[in-house]
Amino acid sequence: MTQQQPIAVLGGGSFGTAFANLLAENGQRVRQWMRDEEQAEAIRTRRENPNYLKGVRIHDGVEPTTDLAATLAECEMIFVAVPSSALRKVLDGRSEELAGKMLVSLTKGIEAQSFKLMSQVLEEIAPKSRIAVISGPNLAREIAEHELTATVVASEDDDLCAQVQDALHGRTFRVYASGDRFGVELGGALKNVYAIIAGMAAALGMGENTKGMLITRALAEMTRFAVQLGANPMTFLGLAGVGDLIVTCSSPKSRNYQVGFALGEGLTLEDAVARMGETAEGVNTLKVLKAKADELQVYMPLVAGLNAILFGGRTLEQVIGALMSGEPKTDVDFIPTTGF
Ligand SMILES: NC(=O)C1=CN([C@@H]2O[C@H](COP(=O)(O)OP(=O)(O)OC[C@H]3O[C@@H](n4cnc5c(N)ncnc54)[C@H](OP(=O)(O)O)[C@@H]3O)[C@@H](O)[C@H]2O)C=CC1
Ligand SMILES: O=C(CO)COP(=O)(O)O
Repeated sequence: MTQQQPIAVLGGGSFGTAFANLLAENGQRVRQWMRDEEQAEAIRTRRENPNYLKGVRIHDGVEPTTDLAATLAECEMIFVAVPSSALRKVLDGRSEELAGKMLVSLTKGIEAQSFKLMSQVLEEIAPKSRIAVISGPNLAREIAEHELTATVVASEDDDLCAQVQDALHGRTFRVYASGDRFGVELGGALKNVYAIIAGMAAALGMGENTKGMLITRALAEMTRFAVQLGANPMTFLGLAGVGDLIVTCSSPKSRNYQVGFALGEGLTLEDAVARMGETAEGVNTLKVLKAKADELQVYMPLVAGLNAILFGGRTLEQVIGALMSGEPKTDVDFIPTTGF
């Protein structure tokens, strides 16, 4: 009998660790690649990640490694969980090693200069691979602690979606499929910006009405932007849109929310990011999103407001005043009535 082929997870952070465990709990052999040998050795000997998801036991089926070439050679299915700022650096120049492999991006960000989503970057780096993305309301610690969780795998390649579903489905984790890779991935990247705003509002003691308004108007804004880029607005009503928006804008476990909360307490952006100490993709996404919205002339008052606070010297009070006194608008104006 041939031995089952291992699955790779690239990234030694919170999400890579949560996914490596999830796969191993499903009986998969897992190679978790990380850049730091000390970290890998600590996981090998103590069965705990010393830097991320502290207190979570790492399953015996997870083998930490720092040998990227060997990992890519050995595995056909590869989950990518490094921050968007690092993804291209990690995999660039490995086109031939990745040919024919199944690449699944877990990364929720947008490349700064190109405005490319991570699966588009993967397509560029590895044009002969099969590509999918995973996105949804998926806080790493909750996955690792077996809270009931659902996500979306999206790809034009139905067979790839089915293989990913098969690898990940388990007692506490359910995977829905979608053919709208662009919409699913865009939803995951955009919501991080609104989580920063929600964190700020929470620090200021926002009421429940305020939270409802914020999340719903965020959904309107991100969908309006996505439609302008040609995405299907219906995707934003699913787990990777409204689902992820709700969880990230409501939970102090979200790192983007934590950065926002610290800003609301009066910390500078640098201090807020440093205090949190993990990846908060929303800060970079805000910059590229604001520039793109200006270029496409999409009305995004929440994005413009946060940008004015973080990079334009405006106070939160000034921005709230401007948002509340804006001209009257229609409620659901962001879903075209034809064409989808
Ligand atoms: N955490 C979560 O709940 C979720 C995260 N995601 C997404 O997953 C992606 C990864 O986030 P997450 O794991 O949480 O982030 P973390 O901050 O927890 O970890 C980041 C990891 O990436 C590694 N890394 C950073 N730069 C490089 C590099 N140049 N080369 C190799 N490795 C590098 C870090 O290594 P080192 O420790 O050595 O610095 C660390 O292992 C993000 O896009 C995030 O939005 C998506 C859904 C949920
Ligand atoms: O994407 C996430 C939940 O779905 C995690 O959000 P944070 O990166 O803000 O922690």
